[in-house]
Amino acid sequence: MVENLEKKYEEILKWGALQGITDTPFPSSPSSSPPSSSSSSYRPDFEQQQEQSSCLGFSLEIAVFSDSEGGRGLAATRDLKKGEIILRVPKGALLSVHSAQQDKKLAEALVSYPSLSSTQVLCVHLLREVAKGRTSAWYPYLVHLPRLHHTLAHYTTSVESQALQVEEAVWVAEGAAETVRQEWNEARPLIKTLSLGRRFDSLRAWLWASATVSSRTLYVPWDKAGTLCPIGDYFNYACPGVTEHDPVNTQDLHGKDDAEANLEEDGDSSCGLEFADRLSDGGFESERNEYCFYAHQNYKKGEQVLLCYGTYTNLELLEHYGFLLLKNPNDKLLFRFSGLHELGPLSPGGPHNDPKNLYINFDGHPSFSLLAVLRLRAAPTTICKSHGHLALSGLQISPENDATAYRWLKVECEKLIVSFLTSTDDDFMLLKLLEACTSFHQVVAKALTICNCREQERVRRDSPLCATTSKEEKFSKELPTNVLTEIGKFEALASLKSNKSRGSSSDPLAEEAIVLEKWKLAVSWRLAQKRIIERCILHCARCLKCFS
Ligand SMILES: C[S@@+](CC[C@H](N)C(=O)[O-])C[C@H]1O[C@@H](n2cnc3c(N)ncnc32)[C@H](O)[C@@H]1O
Repeated sequence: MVENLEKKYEEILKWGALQGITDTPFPSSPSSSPPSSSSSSYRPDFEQQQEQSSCLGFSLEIAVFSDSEGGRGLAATRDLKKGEIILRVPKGALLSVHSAQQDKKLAEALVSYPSLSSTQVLCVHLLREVAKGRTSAWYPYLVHLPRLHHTLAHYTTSVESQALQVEEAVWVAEGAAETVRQEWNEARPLIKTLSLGRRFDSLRAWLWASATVSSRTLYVPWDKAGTLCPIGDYFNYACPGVTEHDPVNTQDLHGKDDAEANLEEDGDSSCGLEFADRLSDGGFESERNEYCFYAHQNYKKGEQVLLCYGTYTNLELLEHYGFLLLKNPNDKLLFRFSGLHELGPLSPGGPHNDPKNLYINFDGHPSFSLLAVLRLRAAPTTICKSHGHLALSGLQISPENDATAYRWLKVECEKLIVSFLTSTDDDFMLLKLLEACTSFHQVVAKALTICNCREQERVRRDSPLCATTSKEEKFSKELPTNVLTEIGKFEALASLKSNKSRGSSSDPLAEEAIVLEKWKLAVSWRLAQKRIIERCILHCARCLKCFS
């Protein structure tokens, strides 16, 4: 760990050691090979870690990675083998509804609020511990919790939720914001009873607590809300089934991606990812009374050690964790083509189509159910009766039938992709612009620069956004009206928020930065959706070529 990180986390590492948190093997198991650099002096046991005043160092250390890799996380301090124990957190260190019950005042107050969900109880418990300040048993852990979150519940204005551009996603964002507000209203009487003070009674504080719980809790068998797990919640996310956390290929979102190239060249749609059986990274082990984490793959010393939180689409990641993955094989586009009946009727005895099963996969292929429905609808009724079972088993009814189905899907995707307020190229350009900015002042200045690019050759040479690669050349011409309108709306929102914050304790620049981050995430999300549509068009074209 670099020295300043060591200093910054000194207190929590020491506190962790006192709690019995350790990254050493189970006491009874044959000891793992010690780190080669200090093998003679190394005793990988709890006692030694207490002496060393650090709960980490044997297998893991706190490290800071790039934002796209999750920022702060845990790195391997030695080569780690798939399946080996890498962290143990005793139950006593966990912050959960169990520890809430051990807080006498909170437990007594809770009796009067039996209808609160365990997630609400955990949020109140967290706020109460923060309000206690240094006297909280978790103080060293709490001071290092992130202050800002970008989960969908934070998309509280229509400008922010509409930036997602897909109706279902806008609903999810609006629903998330509404649910948090409702949960806050229900929990307020309890917060008042506990006299946490005005700061902790605000919607802002509740949003923070709720996002902290949503983005950091780990599964426990005894409670639906899960548990906050100090140090264990420093692991960043890895997609299940992706054996290598291969460097994120920004081409995927920012340009023509390798999936498309694969489809064009040889029809391989694996997107360069390797898939494996899902592995369990850990869980609460009742017999040991501790949360245990295992390496889900081999890691080299210095590499980030990741944890699989579950299988999520990008919308779900955004909703619960406030981030998304550029390359997420679990991402999908919900199928929402209204003209499905035009393809043909579905016979009365046909499959029951749960709309949730009708989607286009990350690689652009229609889901099993969607393909079955398309094949059945594309078949004449008589053929459907005699051969419908083939479609229901995932098989082709006939090449002609498949050609009709894929032709229809291709046309619908082509209509869909042009129906968005902004194109993929617009989103790509906007994202590039936003990534180059840390304030709205910069966003506007850079946008103006781009607009004036053609006239002002001097500015053109100086501006990184007007660089000379052929792809960027294409985007440096002019900003489309819809993008300019969006910039205007977000700028107005940011200045409204920062003006509002001037009268309060919050920092106007931080307010702006939050709006900017949420906007970036929304643009990334919608761009990823459009890329799926583009892959689907390519996939259909390739299939049609086979039938011709
Ligand atoms: C359980 S915490 C992980 C540790 C966190 N980075 C920290 O500093 O405390 C989960 C949060 O980390 C971030 N995160 C985790 N995995 C990520 C990833 N693969 N890419 C981007 N952000 C990630 C998200 O903000 C998420 O809500």
